Amino acid sequence: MTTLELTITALGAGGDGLAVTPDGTRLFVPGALPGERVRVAPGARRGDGMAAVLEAVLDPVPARAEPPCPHFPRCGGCTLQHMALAPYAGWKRDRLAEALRRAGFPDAPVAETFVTPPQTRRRADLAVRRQADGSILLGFHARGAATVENLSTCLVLDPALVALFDPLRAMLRGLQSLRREGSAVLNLLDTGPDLLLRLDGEPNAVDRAAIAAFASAQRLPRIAGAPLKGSGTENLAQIGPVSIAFAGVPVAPPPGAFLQATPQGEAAIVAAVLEGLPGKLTGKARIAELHAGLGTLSFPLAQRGRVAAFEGSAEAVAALDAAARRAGARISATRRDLVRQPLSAKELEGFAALVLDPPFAGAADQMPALARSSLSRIVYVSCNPVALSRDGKLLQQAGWRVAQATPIDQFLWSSQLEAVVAFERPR
Ligand SMILES: C[S@@+](CC[C@H](N)C(=O)[O-])C[C@H]1O[C@@H](n2cnc3c(N)ncnc32)[C@H](O)[C@@H]1O
Repeated sequence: MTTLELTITALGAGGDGLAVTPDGTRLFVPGALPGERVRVAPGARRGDGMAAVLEAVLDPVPARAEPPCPHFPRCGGCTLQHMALAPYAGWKRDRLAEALRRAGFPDAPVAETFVTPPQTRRRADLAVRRQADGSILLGFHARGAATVENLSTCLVLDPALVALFDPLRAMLRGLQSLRREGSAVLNLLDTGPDLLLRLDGEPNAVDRAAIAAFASAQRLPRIAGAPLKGSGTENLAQIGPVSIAFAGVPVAPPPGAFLQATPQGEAAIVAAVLEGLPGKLTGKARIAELHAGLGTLSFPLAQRGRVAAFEGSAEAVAALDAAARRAGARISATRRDLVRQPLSAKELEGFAALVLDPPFAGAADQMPALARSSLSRIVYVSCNPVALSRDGKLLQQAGWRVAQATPIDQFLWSSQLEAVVAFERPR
């Protein structure tokens, strides 16, 4: 194969080094950093250029760091362990500034990136695969390959979850209902790890007994099961209550529920959301909250005003509503599919502020009503800079401006970027 020597000019959105060949082809080079002179072997075509394999870094830059994890770079969980933290955080900040520039806000004030520490991630969706000899692979999907990286350790996950890898593999090996593929969704709650097993077979009585014994031995309050493809969960073992507190209010989450990825990231998001609210809110102020989930933001918001929370998942709304009622929190929780039935500008009248935290696809269907509403503050929590650009553009065209933008790195050493952006409409 022909090799090329090139200089990397930038980092792409996925964290690959970018270079341009003499004939103008864009090359994506995993493991290479901007400014580095590298030798690469061009590989397969991809949509907007060509993938390349890094053969040698001829001239490394000071931003290069020694990757700390033995599973790097095979494991698909991390893509940027070869980059020192300061330039890595700067790159994420630049990406948020660029997303806002594309939305029409070239001068948006963008704060420094909040980077979560290692060993703090409390949520993982691990792939499970049975091999021909019956043994089990458990880990994240390997990068750019159809295999599973069998993890012995993980430097991003909380050690309480890592400690379950070996016993979980041993238990899964004995399950007849794990034929070839499955997944293990782990949520570290205040009450301990909560496990949702997705299996490609139906658990029989022997499997159920083994799962219950595992819950007791590992002190997991609950293990739920679900089909690998399809919906519907059932409790396979429950030996104690499950709960996680938001602003001090305990909520009982359904199996596999969405949680912010790290407690530190959650605290940074909550702080930025509260800072994004109007300064002078009376206790009677009404705050609309879209995509409320279990109430991660609802409970802190309820300390600033009366919250009307909307969420699409029936299980999440039920958990939020029950917790709010028990605690006497000022939250009304309503199930609503905000894609099929966005809130109208009329329904938004009378709210002092609106907070939205949409899924990866963003909030395209909701934005037109927000842009033309009588609201003067919108705080947008984003996990996708592309969707944020698109959605923010509508606000820009309707005369809104960015009051504050905070990049938050909850997925350490990955290319994912979260952000809290406070928009205001000048009066
Ligand atoms: C990024 S999570 C945020 C949850 C919550 N704000 C938190 O911080 O934990 C996005 C939420 O949007 C909800 N969601 C997804 N699609 C939806 C839709 N079409 N209508 C309403 N909610 C939706 C999900 O169920 C999930 O709870």
